[in-house]
Amino acid sequence: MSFQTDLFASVQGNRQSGLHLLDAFRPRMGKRYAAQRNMDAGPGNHRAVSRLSPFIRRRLVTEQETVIAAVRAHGPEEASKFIEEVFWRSYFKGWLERRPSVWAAYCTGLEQDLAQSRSDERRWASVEAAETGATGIACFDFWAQELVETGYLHNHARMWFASIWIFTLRLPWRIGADFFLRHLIDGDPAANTLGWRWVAGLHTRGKAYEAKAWNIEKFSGGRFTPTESGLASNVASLVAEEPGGLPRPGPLRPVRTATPGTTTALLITEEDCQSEEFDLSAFDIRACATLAGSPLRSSRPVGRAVAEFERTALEDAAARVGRPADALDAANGADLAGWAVSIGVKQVVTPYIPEGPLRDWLHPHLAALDANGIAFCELRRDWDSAVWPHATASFFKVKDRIPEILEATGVSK
Ligand SMILES: Cc1cc2nc3c(=O)[nH]c(=O)nc-3n(C[C@H](O)[C@H](O)[C@H](O)COP(=O)(O)OP(=O)(O)OC[C@H]3O[C@@H](n4cnc5c(N)ncnc54)[C@H](O)[C@@H]3O)c2cc1C
Repeated sequence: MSFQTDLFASVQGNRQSGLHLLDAFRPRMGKRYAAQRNMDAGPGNHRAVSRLSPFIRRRLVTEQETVIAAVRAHGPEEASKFIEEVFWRSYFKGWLERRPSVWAAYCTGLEQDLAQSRSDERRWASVEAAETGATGIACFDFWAQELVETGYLHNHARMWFASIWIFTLRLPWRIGADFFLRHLIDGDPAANTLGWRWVAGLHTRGKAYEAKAWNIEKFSGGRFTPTESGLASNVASLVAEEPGGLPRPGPLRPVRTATPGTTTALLITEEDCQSEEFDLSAFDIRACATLAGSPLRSSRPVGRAVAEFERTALEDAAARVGRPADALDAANGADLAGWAVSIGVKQVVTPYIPEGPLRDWLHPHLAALDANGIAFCELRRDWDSAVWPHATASFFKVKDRIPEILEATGVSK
């Protein structure tokens, strides 16, 4: 099977490419998106959806400018479905920020699942068959290969795939989530973990997502014709695995404010590739570095396209800041504190680093910076500060506030 025709073949990991995609999709953000977004037309034909996720994930294009484009082109009513989908991302980011223990539990649970599955030959053979597209379930096998080869799956395919992985193949959901995170170019600790939890009935507690044969046939445009008997029916959520229920949402993590006039190093990560959007004029910036981190997504190999997209995104982000940047590599022994000490700065400033592998990697490095009297300061976007306080329960709490958030962030002007 070859996916050479996929549209991603022509997409570069830089802002220009993202803006081009945003512009091209602008006319389709209104009624057409609402009517057609659930259709998965297959690789090379994903034209009913924007495919902006690898850019939005790295903020090469922000949620805010995506929503502005939709509102200006179609108005908030006609573009409401598209705007809501963008808000799902902001909601998931905020939800995980307020419950970091869910990310920590995913990480430890995944290592346990991997150890247990590897120790069971038959179980591990099933995992490998699922990941290589050799289960005999034609649609599922196709999506496994599409994911690995293109780094993208349509949202509906992600839902079907996760449901079949969990309920038909009965494989551990965290290994499936890890498979996605390793290969999705847009792979994101919040959207992915919570997307899988949603399918498993762990997010909307007790309500699992069932992949139905008629639904797959209809929304794949007849490309696949699975039988009902080949897929699990009456799926039961995995809530029994988490008898303690969901943790209560905590307050947002306070960020240390950078001091104007102090010698500063600017750090750019794939968590936000538009540092120039922040007002950096008050800081005495002496040096800049990019910090690559995508191999941290998993203890297993991460797709080459993921690291390549990150590499070009970081280069592009540094170029837009207009400074030469040292290239640090978190997966290859980067010494953040040593770098900051070597250039003699008193603070490191970076756009906010949310929950996920890079934040986990940072912990010991923050202690080392601290020990050297160097402050680590984060810049949080107004968008996040407007959405995250409402990400305490279901999406609907955020959805209800969309008009208010658009007003507060100046989008509706
Ligand atoms: C099991 C599972 C895993 C997922 N893993 C990821 C992931 O790792 N990274 C990721 O960005 N999205 C993830 N999603 C959400 C969604 O599938 C993708 O964001 C979407 O398919 C990206 O394609 P697009 O840009 O063409 O989307 P469009 O339909 O054009 O939507 C526009 C933007 O809205 C956001 N968005 C849309 N749908 C969702 C959603 N359900 N949840 C969160 N944000 C959304 C994305 O930023 C997307 O780029 C996952 C969904 C599921 C069910």
